[in-house]
Amino acid sequence: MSGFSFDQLKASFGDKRVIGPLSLKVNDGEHVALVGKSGAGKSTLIKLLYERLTRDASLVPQGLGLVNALPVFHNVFMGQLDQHPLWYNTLTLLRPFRKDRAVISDLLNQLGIAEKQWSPTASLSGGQRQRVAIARALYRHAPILLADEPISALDGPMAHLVMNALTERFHTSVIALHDVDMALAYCNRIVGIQDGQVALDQPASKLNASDIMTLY
Ligand SMILES: Nc1ncnc2c1ncn2[C@@H]1O[C@H](COP(=O)(O)OP(=O)(O)OP(=O)(O)O)[C@@H](O)[C@H]1O
Repeated sequence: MSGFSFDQLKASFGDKRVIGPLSLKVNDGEHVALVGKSGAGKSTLIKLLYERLTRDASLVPQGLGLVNALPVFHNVFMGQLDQHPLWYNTLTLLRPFRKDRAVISDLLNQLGIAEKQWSPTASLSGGQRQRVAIARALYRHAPILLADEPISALDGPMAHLVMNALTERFHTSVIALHDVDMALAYCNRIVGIQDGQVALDQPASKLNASDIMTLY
């Protein structure tokens, strides 16, 4: 089971309330798109959910959280750092195990960046870096995906490939998306955020793009 329910979600910066208080219940098997204009509070809400779900979540943060000095392989491997003992992680830094190399190579191949496996992450383009963060989340394979604009730097076909991979691999997800058509195509529930509150919460099947545009 990967559903969750939280009450009293709230966040402030200084004396400015930017989220809530709000409640969010996500059922097992739901793919929820968070939509809303810039500054509405989507990223802050994703961070609040991650603080509560911690190890149960695979996170793709908007800032990606990559270690530039390390090769792509090691950035993806970080998705499972907490699942291995220290000696295993230390050895992997020096000489990765064959089984991990094979799994990560498959993921990178699926995302079209197989040839970058041993490249320093700093040398990658924005879209390639975004795919490394996505590979790390896929490799972690936690019960729940939390992703903040995971396709913002990807072209059309790659954006579709990534949304397919994320919604197939994760049973339950919350994904902040500025692309309303992608939200409707890949998610089964749309939650609209406005001024830190839930202003829309409907099954995707009951909405079209113009219904969502009222939030903008
Ligand atoms: N570190 C911070 N310090 C002060 N205010 C912040 C900080 N981070 C976010 N905010 C404010 O909180 C509000 C919500 O920001 P948030 O990043 O959650 O919005 P968003 O909907 O994700 O926007 P975007 O679509 O542009 O990523 C905004 O008004 C923003 O200015």
